[in-house]
Amino acid sequence: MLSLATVLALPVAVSLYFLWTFLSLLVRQARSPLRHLPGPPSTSLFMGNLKELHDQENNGLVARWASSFGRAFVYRGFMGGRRLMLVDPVAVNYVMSRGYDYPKPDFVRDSLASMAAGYEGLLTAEGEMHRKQRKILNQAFSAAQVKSLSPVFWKKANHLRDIWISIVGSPLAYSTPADPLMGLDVPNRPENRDPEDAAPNNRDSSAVTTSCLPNPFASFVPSKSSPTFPLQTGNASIASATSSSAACKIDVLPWLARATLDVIGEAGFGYEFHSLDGAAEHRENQSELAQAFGVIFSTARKFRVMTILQVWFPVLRHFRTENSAMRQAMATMRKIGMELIQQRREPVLAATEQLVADAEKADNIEGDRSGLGRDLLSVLIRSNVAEVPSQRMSINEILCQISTFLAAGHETSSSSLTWTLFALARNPAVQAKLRAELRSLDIPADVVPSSPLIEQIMQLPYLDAVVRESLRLYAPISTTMRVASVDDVIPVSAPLVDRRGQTCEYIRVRRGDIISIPIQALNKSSEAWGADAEAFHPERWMRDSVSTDVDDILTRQGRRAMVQGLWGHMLTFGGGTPVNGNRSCIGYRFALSEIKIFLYVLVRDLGFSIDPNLEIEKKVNVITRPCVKSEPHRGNQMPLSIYRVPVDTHADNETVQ
Ligand code: HEM
Repeated sequence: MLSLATVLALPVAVSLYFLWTFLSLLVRQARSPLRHLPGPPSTSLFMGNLKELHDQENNGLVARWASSFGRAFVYRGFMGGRRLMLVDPVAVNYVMSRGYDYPKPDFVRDSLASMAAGYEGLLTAEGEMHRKQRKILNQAFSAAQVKSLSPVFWKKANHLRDIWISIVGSPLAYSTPADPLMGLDVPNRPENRDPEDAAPNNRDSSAVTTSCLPNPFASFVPSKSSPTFPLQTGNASIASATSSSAACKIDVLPWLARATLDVIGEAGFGYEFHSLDGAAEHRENQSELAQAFGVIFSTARKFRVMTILQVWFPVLRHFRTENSAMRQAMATMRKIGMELIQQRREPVLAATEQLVADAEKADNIEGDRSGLGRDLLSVLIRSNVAEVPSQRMSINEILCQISTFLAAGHETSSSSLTWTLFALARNPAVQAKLRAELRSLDIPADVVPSSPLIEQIMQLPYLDAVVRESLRLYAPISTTMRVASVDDVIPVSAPLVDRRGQTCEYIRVRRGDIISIPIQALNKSSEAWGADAEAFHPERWMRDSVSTDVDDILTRQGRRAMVQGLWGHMLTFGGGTPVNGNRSCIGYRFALSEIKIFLYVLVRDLGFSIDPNLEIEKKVNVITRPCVKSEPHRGNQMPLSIYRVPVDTHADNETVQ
C-alpha cells in the first residue's frame, strides 16, 4: 500500500521539475548577451514572433526587420525565448562553417529523428559520428558516381513526360480523383486517426505547419486536389497557340514528388517504389515502403501544442504518442531496410573479397579499390563490415541512412522542379528561349543518352542559368537553425549598435543560444544581388564573350553575393567545412543532375503556363511548397496548364499564355 506521502511526492516532484526547468530557462534567457541586441517586439506571449514569421516567405518580413534592426537582431520564439537572426554575411559564414561548434538544436534533431531519420542518420548525427559518416558517404556522391546515375534520372523523367503527354492527349482518362500520395488514405481511416486531431475529417487544416521545427520528413505533400483535372474554360488561347494539342490543367507538385521518390529509391537503393504508377488504375503496384512513407510524412506534418512544450521541457520528448499506423509504418521501413541490406550483402561482400584477393595476388599492398561499387547501398553495406572503427557503421546507423536519404533526397528536388516549372510558366519568353536551347541537342527520348551527351546537357548555358536562378529565388529549404555549443563571439562585416547605444565589433553568444539563418531572405538580398534581386532573371548568370566564369560575371555585374555557401554564392545547399563540420548538402550534385535532366526531358516537348489570376504563395514546413492563395483548403498544389509544343514551333512564334 502506498503511503499518502508517496502518492503526493510524485505530482510534487513533477511540478518541481517543470518549475525548475521553466525558471532556469527564464534565467538563462535573462542572462543571455542576446538581450542587448535590438529586434521586433514580441506579438504573443506564447508564440513570440513565430506567427508573423510563419508567412515570411510571402511578406518579406526578414528583410524589413533587417532594414529596421540591422544585420543581426533578436526575435522571440516560444514563450518569448530569444533567437538570434543573422543576415550579416560574415556572421553567417562564420556560423555555417563551424558545424560542430554550432550544431542543430536538440528540438530540431528530435523532430527529425522521430520522423524516421533516427538519431544516427547523416542529418541528425553530430560530432565524431557525423564526421565518420560524412567521410564514408562522400564516395557515393562523387561527380563520377552521380554521373553513373544519369540513366535512372533519364528513365524516370521520360516516364513522367509520357504520363503527362497521355493526360494532355486524353484528360478524362485521368480524371478520377486520386490521392496524389499514391492513393493513400490510411491516415484518414477512423481507426488510424490521431487522437490529438481536433477535426478528424479535416485533417490537414487542423494542423498548423511551421518553419520553426525543421522537418524534412514532413515533406510528402498531400495536396487535397486530384493531381489532374480537366482543362477549365478560359484557357482556349493555350490550345490555339499549340496547334497540335489541347492543354490540360495538372497539379504538377504530387507528380514531381512521385517521380523524385522513384528516382532516389532506384538510384540509391535499387528499390522500386512504383509511385509514378500510383495513379488510380495502378494502385496495386504501389510499394509497401511508399505507403509507409505516406503515413510517416502525413503524420509528421502536424504541429501541436505538445510539440512546443517538448522544446521547453525535454522530458516530454519521451512521451511522444504515435498512433498505430505510424508505428506500423516505422516497422515497415525498418523491415524493408533490412531486406534491402540482406539482398545486396552477399554480392557486395563477395565482390569486395575478390578485389582484395586480386590485389594480394598482384602484390598490391595498397589494394586497388577502384573496382568497388560506389552506389549508396554498397557503400553502406561495406561500411558495416569495415575493420577500422573509424570506417564502420552499425546496422542501426545504416537503417537510419536509408530513411534519411529517401526523405532528404526527393522532396527537395521535387520542390525545386515544381518552382522552376512555375517560374517558366510565369515567364514565357524565358521558357521559349530555354526550349530553343534544349532542342539544339537532338537526343531521342527512347534511347538512354551516352555520357558525353549527358555532359552536353549539363553544360547547356541557359539551362544552367535557369536552374541557378530558380534555386536562388525558390530555395527548397528556406531557413536553417543552429545552437551555440560554446560561449563565443561571432564576427560581423560592420560594427553593430546595440539596444544600449553601444557599438559592437562582434556578437557575443552564450552556450545554448539559438540562431536562425534565413537562407531564402539572404538569397534575395538586394544588397548582394542588386535592385532586381526579387526578379526571376536567369540572364544574370549567363556566360558572355568576356568570361565563362559565373563568379567573374557576377562580380562585374556588381552582384557578387557575400555569402559563401556550398554552391553559387548561395546557401541553397547550405555550407560548412570538413574540419569543423561540413553540414552542407551531400546530395547537391545528385540534385543538380536530376533537375537538369528532368527539365531537359519535360520542357523540350511540353509547354507550361499558369492562369495569370492565380496567386501562388509559398508555404514552409521545412520544405518550401506552393499553395494557391484563394484555395488554402486544397493544401499544397501547383496547378499548371500543360500542352505539347510541336517540334516545328520556333521560339519567336511561341505564344504561350
Ligand atoms: C534541390 C535539392 C536540394 C536542396 C536545395 C538541398 C538542400 C540542403 C541543405 C540546405 C542542407 C543543409 C541543411 C542544414 O544544414 O540545416 C542539406 C543537407 C542534406 N542533404 Fe540536401 N538538398 C537537396 C537535395 C538533396 C538530395 C538529392 C540528397 C540525397 C540524395 C540530399 C541529402 C542531404 C543530406 C543527407 C543532408 C545532411 C548532410 C549533413 O548534415 O552532413 N539533399 N540539403
